[in-house]
Amino acid sequence: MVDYYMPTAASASVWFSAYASFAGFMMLVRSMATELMPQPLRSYIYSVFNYLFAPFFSREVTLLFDERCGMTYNELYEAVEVYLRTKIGPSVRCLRVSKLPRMKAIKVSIDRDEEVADTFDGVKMKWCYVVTKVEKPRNGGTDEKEKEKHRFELTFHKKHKDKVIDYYLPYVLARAKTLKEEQKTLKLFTNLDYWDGDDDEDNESWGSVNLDHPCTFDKLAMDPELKRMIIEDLERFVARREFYSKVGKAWKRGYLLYGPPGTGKSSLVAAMANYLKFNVYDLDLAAIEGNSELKRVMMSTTNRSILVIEDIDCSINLQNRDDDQDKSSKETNSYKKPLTLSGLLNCIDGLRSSCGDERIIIFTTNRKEMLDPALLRPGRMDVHIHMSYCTPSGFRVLASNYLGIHDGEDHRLFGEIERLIESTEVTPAQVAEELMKSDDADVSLGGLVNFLKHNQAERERKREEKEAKEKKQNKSTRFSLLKKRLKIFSTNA
Ligand SMILES: Nc1ncnc2c1ncn2[C@@H]1O[C@H](COP(=O)(O)OP(=O)(O)OP(=O)(O)O)[C@@H](O)[C@H]1O
Ligand SMILES: [Mg+2]
Repeated sequence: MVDYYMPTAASASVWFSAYASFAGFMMLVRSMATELMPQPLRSYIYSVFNYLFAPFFSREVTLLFDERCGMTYNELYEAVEVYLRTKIGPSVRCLRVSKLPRMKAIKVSIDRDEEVADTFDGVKMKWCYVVTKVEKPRNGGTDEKEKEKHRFELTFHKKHKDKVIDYYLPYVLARAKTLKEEQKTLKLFTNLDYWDGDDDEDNESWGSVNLDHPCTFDKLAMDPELKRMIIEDLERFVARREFYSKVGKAWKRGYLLYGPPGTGKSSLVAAMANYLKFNVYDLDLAAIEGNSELKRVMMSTTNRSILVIEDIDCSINLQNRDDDQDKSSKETNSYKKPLTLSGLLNCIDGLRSSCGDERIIIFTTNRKEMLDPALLRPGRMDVHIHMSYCTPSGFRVLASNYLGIHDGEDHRLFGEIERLIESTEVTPAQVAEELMKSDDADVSLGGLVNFLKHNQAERERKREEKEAKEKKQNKSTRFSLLKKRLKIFSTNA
């Protein structure tokens, strides 16, 4: 007869205490012996011990963030990489430093096996960057990247597991997003034929350069109320992802900027791009050969971008839509259809309603009255912004930009300049040009006063000339009428 050993609660506890004492002893041996061993052997022994005994003794848990989840990129891995760059402390001994040709900043990240400490809401954590060799690389391992597996490990006390997963990791994701936005190098894409900037590898329709336009909203000379309204409109737009999907509208917004040359339309586009951190696609319609090319070029723009068509009234001779139809029907046999207004309108509507999110479309024009009503119809351009001549408040902004005379400060010529600005029409560009002539505020403001007086006198002279011309015209009309009447009268007599 065979006696089977049936474990009871008491015997299990005896076995467990025996195992625990043995493991405790081994851990002690490990910590003493390994001090004398070379590093690779020490790492190996550590991993064996950790595998066998750590689960019973360690109060820590480790989360692994692999670079890839199967074939796709792990969003969390990328976020951790960006986030940890801001957490590198003095204990880190080895750092990787790089700078790609198009990037502004130098990228510093931790090297393999380096550790970075972090604290979140009182929870102490330890990050480690680990690189391991892949035994069977994909595609035969020709690519260096395929031969290695990259991962971040996050270790902390077990009892904080929920807090870390529910609060800390979303915080890391959000922080990384903000950091990436801050470090983003904005791009200006253009579709010019003779472009000699960089070609975009992924996009043959557009060439690009870094958008280094320094204009920001606080540097813009325009009505403060209008400026506030534009900023609020942009903020509302980017925050309304759910709203747009709820009402079934594409997440796009159209702006029409109109006003005389030099009032800051292009500067406003740059300020919007810098504010939102959106790339700019500057579409030159003159370089587009037909409706289908326009469609292709427009569709190859990316999300979170601004598409600009400058001087829409004169960049191309867009006929009205009836003409378009005539022309298109006449040219159906030709192999390319010309660019037409209806083609442009279709593309804009297509871009607005098709896939792609967070897109802004901006038209600029000096002569809004010359635009086809179809371009102005409600729903096509959501906001119409009038960029006007310089105002006294606009002048204050320019004085601060160019001469460093900030809000609250004054100059003896300010009063006179403001009166002159109110009674004449000068653009912010003209004022800026005068203010740039000297670093000495007395000299440049004095020059501006002369310029404004001259401008005012010119304006007065033109007004008088016009009045005199009108008077003369009225006189000759009255005289010819009188002559006509006299003729009738003498014939009747
Ligand atoms: N509102 C403004 N605020 C600050 N600077 C301005 C403003 N308007 C014009 N400027 C200055 O004048 C220059 C030309 O302005 P900008 O190109 O933005 O005008 P625009 O309205 O686009 O002119 P155009 O109709 O000729 O394209 C800018 O580089 C800037 O220095
Ligand atoms: Mg412009």
